[in-house]
Order: sequence, then C-alpha cells, then structure tokens
Amino acid sequence: MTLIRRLSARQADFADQLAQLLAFDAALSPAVEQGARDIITAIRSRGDEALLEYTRRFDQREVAHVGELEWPAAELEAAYQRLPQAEQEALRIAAERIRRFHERQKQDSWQYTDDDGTLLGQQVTALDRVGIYVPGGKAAYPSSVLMNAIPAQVAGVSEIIMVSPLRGGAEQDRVLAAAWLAGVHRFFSIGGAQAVAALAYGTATIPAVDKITGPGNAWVAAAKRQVFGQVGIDMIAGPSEILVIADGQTPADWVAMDLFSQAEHDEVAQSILLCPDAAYLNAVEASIARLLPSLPRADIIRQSLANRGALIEVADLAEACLIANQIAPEHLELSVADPQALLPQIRHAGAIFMGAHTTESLGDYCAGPNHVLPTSRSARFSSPLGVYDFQKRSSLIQVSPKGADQLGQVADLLAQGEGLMAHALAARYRTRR
Ligand SMILES: NC(=O)c1ccc[n+]([C@@H]2O[C@H](COP(=O)([O-])OP(=O)(O)OC[C@H]3O[C@@H](n4cnc5c(N)ncnc54)[C@H](O)[C@@H]3O)[C@@H](O)[C@H]2O)c1
Ligand SMILES: N[C@H](CO)Cc1c[nH]c[nH+]1
Ligand SMILES: [Zn+2]
Repeated sequence: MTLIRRLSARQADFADQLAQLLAFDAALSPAVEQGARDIITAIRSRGDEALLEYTRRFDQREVAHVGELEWPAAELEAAYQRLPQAEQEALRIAAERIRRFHERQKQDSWQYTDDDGTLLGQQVTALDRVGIYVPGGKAAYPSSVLMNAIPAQVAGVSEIIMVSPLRGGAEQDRVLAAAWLAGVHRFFSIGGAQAVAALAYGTATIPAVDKITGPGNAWVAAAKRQVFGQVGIDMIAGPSEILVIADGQTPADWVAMDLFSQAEHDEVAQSILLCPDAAYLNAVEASIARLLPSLPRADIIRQSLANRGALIEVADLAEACLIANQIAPEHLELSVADPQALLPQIRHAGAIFMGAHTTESLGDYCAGPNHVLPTSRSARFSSPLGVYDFQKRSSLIQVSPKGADQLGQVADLLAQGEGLMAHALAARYRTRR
C-alpha cells in the first residue's frame, strides 16, 4: 500500500498535482467559517453562559461554574514544582534560549532633528494586554506557551492572558508549569473559537485583550480571522508544514522522521520532500514504511501523509528552490552539504533549517527562534511570531518655527490641491507670511 504519493516535477500534470496538494484551507471551509461565526455571536450576546456551554460541548468537560475555568497563579507554580527535575531543567534551558534570541528583536524608540530644527521620530510601546492561544485539542503544547509568552514578556506587555483547552493528566501539568515559568499573568482553560471570541470581546470572567496570538486548529484560525479589527492578530498559524530539500546525503531515516515530525501534529499537516536523486527518494520511502508502525501517532501520520504528503523528484536543487518558493512552507529544511549556497535562492519560508544536523524538531522546542510561523503559503507575506508582534509604534513630530514656515507653504499648496481649506489655513497660520 502506498503511504505517500510520488511525483516528478517533469510530469505533465505536475502543476495540477501540486496545486491539489496545497489546496487545503479548512479555515476557509464554509461550514467552519459559519460555525465560528455562530460561536462568536453567542459569546458576544450571552458571554460566560455561552462560554460554559461550548466548553462542555467541545471539550467534553464537566464545569459547574465559570470561575472554575481560571487557574490561580499558585496552581501554576505548584504544577512546575511537581515536574521531575529533568523536565524543569529542559523547560528552563528552552526558555532561556528563546528569551536570548527574542531579546535581539526588541525595537527601541528613536528621534532625529532635521536641518530646520524639526524633531521627528518613532516611539515604541508595548501592548497593554494580550491573549495567547495555546492549542490543546489533540495534544498539549508547553513549548507553544514559551514561544508565545516569552516574546510578549520581552516586549514588556503588562498583562499576558493565556487560554488553552486543557485535557487533564501529566500533560496538563507541563502546560501550567510552562505558563508559570514564562510569566503568564492569568490562565483560563478554554479553547476553540469560543476562547478567541471571549478574548476579543470580553465576558464577565474573561478580560478583553488588545491582540490575540498563537496557533490553533481550523476553528481557532477562522475565529481569529473574524475578530480581526476588534483586536489585532498575529497571523493565521494553522496546521503544521514541513518541506525538505535534500541532496541525497542525509541518512534517509533522519529525513523520514523529520517528515513524520510535522505529520504527527495533524491529519492535515503537510510534509513534502524534494530531491534530484530518485534512488534517495526510494530510500526515504522505504524508511517511511519501516519506521512508521512503531510510532504512537502512526494513525495520524498515515492519514496526514495520504492527505498532504509527497516525495517529489526534481531536476536539480535550483528547481527544488523554485518549487519551495511556490509552496512557501512554514518550515524549510535545507538538508544539503552547503546550505549557505542555496540560501540566496530561498524567498518564502517561515523558518529555514540549514544542514543535515538541523532537524526542524530542535526549532520546535529549544533552538531559540519562534515556532509560531506562517502556514498555508502566508510566508509569502508574514514572518515568525516575535517581540515586534507585541510592540507598536507611534510617530513623533515636533516642528520648529523655521520648519513651520517652510513646511507650512508646502502643506498649504498641497491642501488647496485637495480642496481642503481648513488644512491649508492651519498650515498657513504658522508660516511667517
Ligand atoms: N504553527 C504552530 O506554531 C503550531 C504549534 C502547535 C500546534 N499547531 C497546530 O495547531 C493545531 C492544534 O489543533 P488542536 O485541535 O489540537 O487544538 P486547538 O486547541 O487548536 O483546538 C481545540 C478546540 O477546537 C474546538 N473544536 C473542536 N472540534 C470542534 C467543532 N466540531 N466545532 C467547533 N469547535 C471545535 C474545541 O473548542 C477545542 O477546544 C494543529 O493543527 C497543529 O498542527 C501549530
Ligand atoms: N511544529 C509546531 C509548529 O508548526 C510546533 C510544535 C510544538 N511542539 C512540537 N511542535
Ligand atoms: Zn512540531
């Protein structure tokens, strides 16, 4: 039985096949769009009551009272203390590396003075209150807690509100522990479109935030799209994607496992390998068949590879880069001897992992850069989640008397051209004439 489709860039219908492979956006499916819309409407009109209803229905949780949805800070800390020491240490190492990387992204305010004595500049401020969404439906993601909360903290956000649909057990402790370590201020165990709506519009229990960040499934993505404008959002970070460009020198098992690493997130995750060496593609296909059955999430991986997996034979590495740019993957591995040589040919990717030893998995946890990345080809126009998502800029203008005279004449003329006489006169009053 074929586990993963084999394609060749030389096939006559290759463009169609590729388009089919990429044509996935569940968040745009009318049913999900409408479902998210209904949920948002209900939260806006019925607040906590609707939030409780959806939490019981979609998260199969017994919640008697809305107050149970918030976890006090002491419980987050207690969860951290309960973790085995090795896990505490791993979380701390990851958090430290993520913080160090993100500190370099912090933007500072700046000012300069023009020849006429006019001061111009940009004042950078942190957002007041943000909501971070940490997925929790099919798996729990303590690493996503760190990736969302640490940049917000580095930016200086005053209040970080986290939401995640907890599922109980030890994995729940890890999420709570990461929230404590990363400095989350308040944590509510809610998820899906209802959590996004509650953060956007506020309820009696959930405070309304200024911006919502973080990845999630199709309902989360659809809700984020729909509340944009009421609040800011970072991007639509949907089901995970990996694209590997290989020169055929990396052990086939390594590449097979890298493809699995994203496929195991979701039945609709995307995993693609591009290589000019047909024998190597055979070897990876054999590795896939041999390694897959031993993995705990083999069923999800199998479905994911069938839906959106492909091994593609290309003419050469240059053609691989062209195809990768078309796909604009969330994660791109350059599993080649000289990744620096390929780098100038790469234009669209959320994160680029260079060299055979750089498995994408390290980026997911502890390399330092953010793992919340643009998916569904949005790497053509968006960037990884970063400190800049939690900062904003105000322009500064302080015009000198000389500047008012010179600029006033320019503005006067331009305003008259637009037929806006109040503008023209406001500028003219400040000239020396
Ligand atoms: N890009 C990243 O950084 C990143 C990181 C981690 C995970 N991910 C992706 O995030 C996604 C996580 O999805 P998930 O499902 O595990 O968790 P999730 O928290 O995003 O979604 C779970 C919620 O979906 C809602 N839901 C489920 N079925 C529903 C239905 N029929 N109608 C309405 N709402 C429904 C429920 O409210 C539930 O709380 C995966 O696709 C994974 O690949 C991305
Ligand atoms: N690969 C995911 C982003 O697409 C992030 C993640 C979290 N844990 C493991 N992986
Ligand atoms: Zn991952």
